[in-house]
Amino acid sequence: MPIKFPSPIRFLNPSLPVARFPLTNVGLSLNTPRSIPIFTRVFPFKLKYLGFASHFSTHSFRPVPTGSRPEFSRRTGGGGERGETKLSKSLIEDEAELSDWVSDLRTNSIRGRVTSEDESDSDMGRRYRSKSGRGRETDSGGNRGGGGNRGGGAGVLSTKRRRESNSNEFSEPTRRRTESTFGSPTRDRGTVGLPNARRGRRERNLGFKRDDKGSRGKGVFIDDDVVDNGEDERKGLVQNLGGLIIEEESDSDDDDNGVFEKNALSSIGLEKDFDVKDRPSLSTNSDSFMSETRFDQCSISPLSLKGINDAGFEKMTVVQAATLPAILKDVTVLDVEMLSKDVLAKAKTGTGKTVAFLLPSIEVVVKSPLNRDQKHPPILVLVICPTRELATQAATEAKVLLKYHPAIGVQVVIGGVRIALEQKSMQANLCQILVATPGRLKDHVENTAGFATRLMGVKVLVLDEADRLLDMGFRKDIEKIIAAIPKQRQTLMFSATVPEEVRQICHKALKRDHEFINTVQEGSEDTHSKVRQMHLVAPLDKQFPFLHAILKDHMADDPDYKVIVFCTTARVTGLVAEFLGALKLNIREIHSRKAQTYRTRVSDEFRKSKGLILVTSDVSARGVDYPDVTLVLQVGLPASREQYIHRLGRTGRKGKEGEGILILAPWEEFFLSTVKDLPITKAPVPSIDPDTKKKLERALSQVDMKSKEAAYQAWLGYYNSQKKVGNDKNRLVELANEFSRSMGLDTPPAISKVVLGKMGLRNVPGLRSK
Ligand SMILES: Nc1ncnc2c1ncn2[C@@H]1O[C@H](COP(=O)(O)OP(=O)(O)OP(=O)(O)O)[C@@H](O)[C@H]1O
Repeated sequence: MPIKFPSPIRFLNPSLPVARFPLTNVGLSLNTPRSIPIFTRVFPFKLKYLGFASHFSTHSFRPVPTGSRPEFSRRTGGGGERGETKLSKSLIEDEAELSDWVSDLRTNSIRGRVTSEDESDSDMGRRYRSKSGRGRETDSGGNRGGGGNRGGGAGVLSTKRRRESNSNEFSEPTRRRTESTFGSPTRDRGTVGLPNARRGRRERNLGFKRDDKGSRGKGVFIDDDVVDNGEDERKGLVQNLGGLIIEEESDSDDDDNGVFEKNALSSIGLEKDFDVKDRPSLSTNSDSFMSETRFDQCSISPLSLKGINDAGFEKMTVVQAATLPAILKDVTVLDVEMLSKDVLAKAKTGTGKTVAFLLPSIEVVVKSPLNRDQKHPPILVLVICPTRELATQAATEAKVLLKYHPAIGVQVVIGGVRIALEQKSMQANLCQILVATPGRLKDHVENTAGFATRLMGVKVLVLDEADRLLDMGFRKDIEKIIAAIPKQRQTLMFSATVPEEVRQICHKALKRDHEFINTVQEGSEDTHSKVRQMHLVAPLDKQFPFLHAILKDHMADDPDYKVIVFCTTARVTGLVAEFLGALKLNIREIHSRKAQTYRTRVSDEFRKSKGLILVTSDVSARGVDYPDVTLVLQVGLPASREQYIHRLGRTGRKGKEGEGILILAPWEEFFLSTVKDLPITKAPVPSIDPDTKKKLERALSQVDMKSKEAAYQAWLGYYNSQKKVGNDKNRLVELANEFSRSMGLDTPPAISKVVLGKMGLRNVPGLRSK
């Protein structure tokens, strides 16, 4: 018989680690709420950790009196107020769309709002569709200017990587999600990576100088095609398994930072004052993100464990080990009011945050009663992601974990898919877990019959890439969505970046007594030390040649190259892709101007491939898990410090090595001050020989005039919205025309008066209007 106690009852010191065991293991009733096996308090699971002593800290957040600082540990690299280049508003690239937009505004059919590329699913697109009947969406994208073909000299930028040096951190025979999901045997390329000697050789070979100039822009409306929903549905109702044995909420009344911190540390076998220096056997490498804790040491249902096992995951990553105990704390308590505290978690890119929030969410579903007769069966877990790619990826990962839970279904709702198909799918299939992008989700709240009722079942809300979702581009949608779900819920927010502003407004989603679990070691950077970061400052007319030189060198260096080139806007992405394509490089492009079917296909292809260059806008900046990316190139001003970190995070995932190069124009150099805490060194300046220069000029001349015109306008739009550049309109136009020349144009393209008016650029000297 389980002993029942009124909760909360504290038996032991709350700082003790908490152990829970599947109910089946101890033969207790599945349906007994608040059964408290005292034994589990006394025999906590054993946790050992390798070297991440102070790798994370946990803090309770308390409301901050106006004018004072929030109670979070302040760390270098924390983002905070550094981000002078805040995420910008997106602007209109396409005049036809602008005209529609303006007339829509006149008819009051939409709100005028500016977004950035990864908001491809934000509500503006929906408004368009519903009002004008066209499948338009805003997408932030960015364009950036590439250079012309006026470089000189010879030589190549040799960009060798020393990747994957200790991929064993992620225990490779572990079958990886990408393999099981996409059937792509993404073989790791040798754990040794390139030895330092290679890098040395690279640097010797470079023969670059440092110098510079560049630019770029952004803002868009898109016409994404409507596509079929490729959801693979889970059918067949199976008995929902009951829960696990629960602990009482030992620290339910502890909102003392010290206690939380101690609990979190001790729960993974670390004490607050643990010092790796005292244990030489433990790694002091801040990139050691694998923990020694096995999943079966945590209170996870047996069927979830089977799924985890099949996915090839044996041990938890640090962020999983740090957050799971906190999130799962009271997951066996069926009374939703007793759910654990909300959690805001920060962990570096590519360290397993998705599983960290999916797994406990699944456990909540496992423990919830299954009612098959309901007309509108409740959605229990709502996961919100800022991009379609990310939402799809998270749902795919959920399906992997749910392999042995046939009674639990996950559905995705994202822009670019016919809403009717999603409605049908949610109606016909199990949907306890819903993964969504904000705009489309709001669309369903407003337009799908019975959906609002289903949302009232939400017990867990997850905001993936939380800082992005809480910034201005999404905040209104998120607020509306939050208003549509129960207040009594558990909210989990995850990101690799948690800037100060987000901490200050996170109470919009989180309860005030939430825990902040930061797995980024105090004093360590937000980026991985195994990812080598460089910047190259180059004038706009040199940027195309330099980009080409860097790519050529990297390709020569590694036949298994896999490169992502980030551009500022969708239109500039298209331009750069066309230019590199004309040079016969193996290019793919993803941005909001591409149909969703195409985006999905290219994304899958890139995931599986080697020897490929993906030219993309910020739709690929966050969360997307492409294995073995060898180099990330960022051309032009990143929208923010955070965006720089997330883009860079596409390489060096799972403890592997990688390389990142940021190309800036001299007048964009101010950005470096926002990332001055990151180890970004100067890249050698490539030299371009006269033959190559001619070849590049030829390639540029092959780029469609329409692409150049669109890129020019998008460039203007992007930089116009960047305070530091856009404030001086005369200067802005001078730079735009420099960008135009870098594309090989003698005269800048004319822009419609409507668009110029919208941008506030009418009558600025140097612009041509039509
Ligand atoms: N415990 C684990 N053991 C081995 N691999 C894991 C484990 N957990 C997650 N992974 C794998 O690690 C990779 C990175 O995970 P994920 O994409 O969740 O990282 P992330 O921290 O969310 O990154 P980002 O900040 O870029 O969104 C994925 O391929 C995932 O399947």
